[in-house]
Amino acid sequence: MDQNIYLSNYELEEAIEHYFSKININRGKEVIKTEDSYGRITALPVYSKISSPFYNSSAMDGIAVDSRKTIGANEKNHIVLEEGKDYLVVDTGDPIPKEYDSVIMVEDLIKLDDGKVAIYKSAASYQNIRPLGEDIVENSLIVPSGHKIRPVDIGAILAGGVNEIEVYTKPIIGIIPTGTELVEPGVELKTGDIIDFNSRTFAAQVFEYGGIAKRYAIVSDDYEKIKDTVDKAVSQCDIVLINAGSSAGREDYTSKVVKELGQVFIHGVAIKPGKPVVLGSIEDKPVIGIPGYPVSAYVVMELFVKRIIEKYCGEKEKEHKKVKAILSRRIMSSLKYLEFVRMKLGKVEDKLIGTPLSRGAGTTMSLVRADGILEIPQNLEGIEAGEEVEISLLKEEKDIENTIVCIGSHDPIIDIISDLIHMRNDDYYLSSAHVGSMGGIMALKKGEAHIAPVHLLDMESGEYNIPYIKKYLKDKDIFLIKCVKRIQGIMVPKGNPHGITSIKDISEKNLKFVNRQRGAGTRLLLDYNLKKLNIDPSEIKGYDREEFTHLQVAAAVENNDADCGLGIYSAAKMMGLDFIPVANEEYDIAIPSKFLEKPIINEFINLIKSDEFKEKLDELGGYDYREIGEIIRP
Ligand SMILES: Nc1nc2c(c(=O)[nH]1)N[C@H]1C(S)=C(S)[C@@H](COP(=O)(O)OP(=O)(O)OC[C@H]3O[C@@H](n4cnc5c(N)ncnc54)[C@H](O)[C@@H]3O)O[C@H]1N2
Ligand code: MOO
Repeated sequence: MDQNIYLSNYELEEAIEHYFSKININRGKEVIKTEDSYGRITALPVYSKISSPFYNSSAMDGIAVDSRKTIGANEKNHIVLEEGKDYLVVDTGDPIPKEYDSVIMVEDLIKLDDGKVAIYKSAASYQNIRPLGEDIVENSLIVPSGHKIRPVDIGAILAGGVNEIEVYTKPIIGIIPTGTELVEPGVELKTGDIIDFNSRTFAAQVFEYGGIAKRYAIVSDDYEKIKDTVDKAVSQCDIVLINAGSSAGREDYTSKVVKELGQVFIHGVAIKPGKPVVLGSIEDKPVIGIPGYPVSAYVVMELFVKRIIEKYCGEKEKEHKKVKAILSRRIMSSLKYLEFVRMKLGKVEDKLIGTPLSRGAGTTMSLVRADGILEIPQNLEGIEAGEEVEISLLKEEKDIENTIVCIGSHDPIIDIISDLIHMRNDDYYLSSAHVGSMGGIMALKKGEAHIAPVHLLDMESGEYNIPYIKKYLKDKDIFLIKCVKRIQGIMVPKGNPHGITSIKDISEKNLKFVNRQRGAGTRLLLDYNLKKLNIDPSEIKGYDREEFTHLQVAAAVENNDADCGLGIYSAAKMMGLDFIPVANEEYDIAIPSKFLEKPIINEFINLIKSDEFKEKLDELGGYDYREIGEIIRP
């Protein structure tokens, strides 16, 4: 096996310093039309060539006069002026001839016959006149060098008579996706295929950072082909990004190719994700090997590529705004890396609460859903729940404040509410964390959520939700917003190949089951039924395999990874599965009374009671919404 397993472990700051000391940023300059310069960075200061206004001009509609001829005019003593002799009719912007020094507004004139007018107050010298250079004086500085052109700058530069300006060129960034398993978006997928979405994400990031993206076609894992494409890209671009093939696998060629064509300064930085980044150069141009996993790739783009592009464009580094938040869950971390954790944020009363999202380097959704990024320094083994942490924001702070923090059991209807609430009022958002019903109860207990969707069956009474609220939240004033009754059942592949009719069959037929995580209401429902049937969990194959949502369970069954799983009807329907009903359960929303008065919660309640929402429930199927929106005190 030919594997390059000897990666370095540079600390991030050290890696940045070392790499930037090795590469040259050969910034180009170009002259472009001022009118096309929005967002560009000036390479030289821009001085005006002419004054603006270019001549003394009238600021009002009226008449231009010699102010001396108006002295003494008052209410009792009108002065009569004659057109051609004493005044000239002017409109706003008209030039003022040398013999006049003042403008009287048309409203202040008394019209007489024969082109004569009377005035009843004297005019001051230069009243209602915009003197030459009032705005911009010839040869004055309009914007300095290194300035990012805004729309208002374009106006001022053109007014100053400058039609072309010198700006830094945008660097061209070559993007090479590598991997035999990669396919273009849109093709029919077979097992083993990976849609090349990274190169498209990179292209958008390059645009965001101020560069021009040039995407190359997918290159298979073939050393010579990768080498040829990199060689071509280096001749056509200012910076080259090679995606995937950065780590230690048999077909990970990035660092070898860069080494053969140029130099590798660093292969391996102590960051997670993003560790196997390759930092090199070919023909004096930066060439970076970006790890294949999308989150690793994002981190490397933000830490290295963004900095290089900004240096090329002459732009100052843009920092994300930072906020302090309370960590809702303990996070463990390795002493080997500086770790970047994607975080969901929410403001519950006056506390900003941060909850870590999935930490896998392959979870693009953790980036889609993230409100911010938490950095765990290399010298920490983790951070405890309740500690204050600093988070770099990826969103506007006000959007986070206008967000309902929903923690608890997942149902596809929560995604629909999240979409609709923002459609109905574009100031409002709902963010949900799927931690199971008990997780929701605990979040309310700790004051970390506004609402908790729950479906908890009490083993003794057979009653839903209320016994749990009474037991776990007795010191809080909690209400229940009634939501839906939904059908839970066994999800099986289309045609029910194992002929399952009840939960008993799962153990009797020794079928492969997929379970929900501890604390999930669906898992409690299974346990309740197993207990009733006197079946020990150890008799269920796959009892310990946990998924976090109904859709994940349905996907496992659809993919034949499991023969069956317990979940709701709508998830089975979405995945085209068959469904054997087991129970009708109550899925409700627990909410502390103090939040019921909040306008955003009012909107939430109106939404779930609306016909629009009920139509969506009908489309999903398996929901009874007769009590929806009713508020009860347990
Ligand atoms: N034995 C070891 N294995 C791995 C190590 C290691 O140190 N030792 N490092 C792991 C880490 S950390 C990372 S990060 C990845 C880096 O992988 P590569 O850069 O070598 O990339 P591939 O293996 O080719 O692909 C991995 C993965 O990335 C996704 N991918 C790749 N290209 C694209 C694309 N164009 N669009 C979307 N997604 C893409 C895909 O899921 C691939 O499976 O290596 C670990 N392994
Ligand atoms: O560095 Mo990898 O990016 O940890 O997953």
